[in-house]
Amino acid sequence: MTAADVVPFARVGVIGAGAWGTAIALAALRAGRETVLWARNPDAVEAMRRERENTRYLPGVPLPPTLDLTTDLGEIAKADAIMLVTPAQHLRTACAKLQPSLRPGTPVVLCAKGIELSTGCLMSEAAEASLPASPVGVLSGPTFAVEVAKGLPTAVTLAIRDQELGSRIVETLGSRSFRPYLSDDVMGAQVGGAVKNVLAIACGIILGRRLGDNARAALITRGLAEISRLGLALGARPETLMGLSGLGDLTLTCTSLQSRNTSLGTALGEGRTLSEIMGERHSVAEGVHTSAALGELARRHGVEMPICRAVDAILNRNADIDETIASLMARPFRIEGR
Ligand SMILES: NC(=O)C1=CN([C@@H]2O[C@H](COP(=O)(O)OP(=O)(O)OC[C@H]3O[C@@H](n4cnc5c(N)ncnc54)[C@H](O)[C@@H]3O)[C@@H](O)[C@H]2O)C=CC1
Ligand SMILES: O=C(CO)COP(=O)(O)O
Repeated sequence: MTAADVVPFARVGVIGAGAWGTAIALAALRAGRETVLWARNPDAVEAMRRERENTRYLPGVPLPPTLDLTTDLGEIAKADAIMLVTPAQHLRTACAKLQPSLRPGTPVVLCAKGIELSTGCLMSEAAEASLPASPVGVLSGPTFAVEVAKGLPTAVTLAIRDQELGSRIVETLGSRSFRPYLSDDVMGAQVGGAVKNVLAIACGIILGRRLGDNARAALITRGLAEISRLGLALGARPETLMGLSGLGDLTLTCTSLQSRNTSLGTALGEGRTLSEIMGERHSVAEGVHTSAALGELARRHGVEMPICRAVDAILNRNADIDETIASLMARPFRIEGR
């Protein structure tokens, strides 16, 4: 089958009107699809209809009149393909609310990056349990929402088991500015995106503490080793972990203060407390929850993740930053590659 034979889906439904949901809706519109964006808050939908802008989560990017907006999940369920873009901790609830009106077979593409704190589930595990009649895919990669929303060049991994269906989703979302690479490694496509948020907080701490560029490069590299160990234990393929959703996203997030996780880490490194930082933000920083979920998941799979464990200790168990960094550096010397 050639690309010319692949028929894109006509109508895309997007659940979650934060920065990323709004950007994905704009990418789908740019690819030529009818697109409907769901927000749970009627006032937010009203404001977006009136102002043709998502002033709270994606200010400065116009929303074209062709973008439909709704608070009715029934409208989303009528779409041919659904993008699920709530924060990771709310994904299961969103699936449960969508499920009664969803037609069997409608593909659901998960765009959140995280691990469910209450269960240790990856996003696909949570969604598949709640939506047993829907093929579930994952979209992940190096993608700051505002850049996608503005149409700047971006590439992502789109992973789904059914490759024919995957090709249709690629055609549905792909455009001259948004380039999805198809994969069947659903597990692999999620691990990098979830863990990099924790590592980005660590990189931010290093920036905030002014520990230098060497330290950041070391952290990114040893962080990639942690992603790889966990990913392989969960059944991911190495090339996925080295691809857009793994190394690609790790590099982007850990090297830019545009990242909410990196900037949160920087503020921590500068001496602010987590509650002060969280109190000033309305946007999600997924690494906070994922760091807490990772400890148990890594333990269950017998995987060592010392950097992620250190971030969890700083964020969730009040560990002192300088002592934690000192104890990471004081570990026994190791052979590289193990
Ligand atoms: N912003 C970005 O550049 C990117 C974000 N992501 C991921 O996408 C997911 C969503 O992130 P953003 O849109 O950036 O977050 P955001 O902080 O911009 O917005 C969060 C959205 O979730 C909604 N929300 C909160 N609780 C909810 C609930 N219980 N049910 C339904 N909706 C709820 C909020 O109303 C808001 O619309 C996260 O997992 C994030 O890691 C992935 C790639 C890029
Ligand atoms: O996932 C992202 C880029 O790929 C966005 O990262 P932050 O959530 O840290 O802003």
